[in-house]
Amino acid sequence: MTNKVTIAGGGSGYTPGIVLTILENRASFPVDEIRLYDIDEKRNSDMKVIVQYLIQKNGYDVSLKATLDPKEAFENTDFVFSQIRVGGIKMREIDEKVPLKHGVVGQETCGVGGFSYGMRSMKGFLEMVQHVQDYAPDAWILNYTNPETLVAESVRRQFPDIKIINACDQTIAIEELIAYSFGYERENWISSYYGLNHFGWYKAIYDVSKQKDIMPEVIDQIVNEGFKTDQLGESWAKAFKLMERMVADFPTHIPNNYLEYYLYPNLIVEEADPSYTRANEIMDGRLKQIEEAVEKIKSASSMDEVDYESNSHGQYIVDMAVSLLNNENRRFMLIVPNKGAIPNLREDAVVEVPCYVNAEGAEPISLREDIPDFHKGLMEAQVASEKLLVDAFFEKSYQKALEAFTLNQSIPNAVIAKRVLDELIERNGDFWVELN
Ligand SMILES: NC(=O)c1ccc[n+]([C@@H]2O[C@H](COP(=O)([O-])OP(=O)(O)OC[C@H]3O[C@@H](n4cnc5c(N)ncnc54)[C@H](O)[C@@H]3O)[C@@H](O)[C@H]2O)c1
Ligand SMILES: O=P(O)(O)OC[C@H]1O[C@H](O[C@H]2[C@H](O)[C@@H](O)[C@@H](O)O[C@@H]2CO)[C@H](O)[C@@H](O)[C@@H]1O
Ligand SMILES: [Mn+2]
Repeated sequence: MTNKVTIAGGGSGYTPGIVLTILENRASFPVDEIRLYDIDEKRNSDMKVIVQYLIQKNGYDVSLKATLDPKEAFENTDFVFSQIRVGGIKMREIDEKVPLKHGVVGQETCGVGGFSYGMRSMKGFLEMVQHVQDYAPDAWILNYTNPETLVAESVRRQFPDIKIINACDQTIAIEELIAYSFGYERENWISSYYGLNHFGWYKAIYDVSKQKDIMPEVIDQIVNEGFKTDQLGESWAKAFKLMERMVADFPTHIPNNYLEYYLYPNLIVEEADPSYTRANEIMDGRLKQIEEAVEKIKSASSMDEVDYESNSHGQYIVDMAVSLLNNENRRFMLIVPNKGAIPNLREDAVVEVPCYVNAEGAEPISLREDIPDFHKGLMEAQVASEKLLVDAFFEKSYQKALEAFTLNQSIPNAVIAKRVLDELIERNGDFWVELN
């Protein structure tokens, strides 16, 4: 049986890598139709040019469509791979720069920049899920759209029965960096990890070939040798440098690098350039690359420089689809309702833990014991502040939004919370629900 895949956020620079990965895996994941769905005509048609070129160049037999029409995009589709960025890069710039202006962390998924993005994302994502409900109620949504916890929590409340798996490949990126830095084979690992999205810790990394937990020796190497960051861009190299410090300060576990926004907000703010943030790097990098590739293809010049490849970001989501289709129970780190998976954390938290993926969806693997108070305390405050923001969204409540902002651990006090919230309300306009 062949499948139809709709990529929501078709214009994203991640699309070529995902499409190539799908097509390289066609023996285990047969796909006869790929549809690119977007709300931005230029982004979507530009991406169609690139993807069509890659399909032809590799001689793949698959039909490709790009559309802004939800019916055309979703009707009878089997899988929706979602990667939308509501408000686009221009609004990401605001998420990053407004908090920095007030002296606090400005980041797209963490802190109140993540909340600003989250308020937009919940609105756009729920509209997209409604389209799937209307036109392809049996389709599986495999979601990468950020901020993942907020998006997952809002879907859980509005569409409790929709077939969705929420995934982030940051743990893959961390593991690949560890393996590359210290000479391990990641394929041999069974990792134990718990937390919230972009807010968690490795508990163990069991290496099957060595028959032991290698986490203690990995911690030792991170602290004493440091990561090999030569293959990373400058800002990711910087993030992993700070992660080394985090491991040295708290050497019992390996943290997700994103925790640095909550543990070292002052260092992040001191180092940031409030007039040139990650959004500007993306505009000058990934987004330019798309325009240049389209230009080259259209003018049939320098085609070898149209440089897109399959990658682990695509592989992660394709492997999930295969495990769903064949009921394989493969193991993935996923974002799911807690329901006891972390025993001493509230049941209704949305957590990130290892799960089996089978025909029914994600089945969380429960921890055998409680998590330590340090992690539990940090997580409880984060869960409460994220829940309050989702409450603010559904109840259109300014008060709940202010509480969410005040409780966020990157914010020092209620005065700053209110200042940043008020400016973000103004700058987001209709991208947010109106708060009363
Ligand atoms: N979870 C992860 O590990 C992970 C990894 C990478 C990217 N992401 C997420 O993937 C998404 C895409 O990232 P990007 O940097 O490529 O963004 P991008 O802005 O370059 O591309 C996103 C695309 O989504 C489109 N879009 C916006 N709103 C839409 C809507 N309502 N319906 C359909 N399409 C819409 C835009 O027009 C754009 O073409 C973001 O949410 C990002 O945070 C997640
Ligand atoms: O700043 P960006 O837009 O380049 O990246 C933001 C995303 O960063 C993480 O994703 C990594 C991913 O983990 C890695 O495998 C590879 O695909 O690169 C991505 C970064 O470009 C993060 O997990 C995502 O949630 C962010 O959207
Ligand atoms: Mn992520």
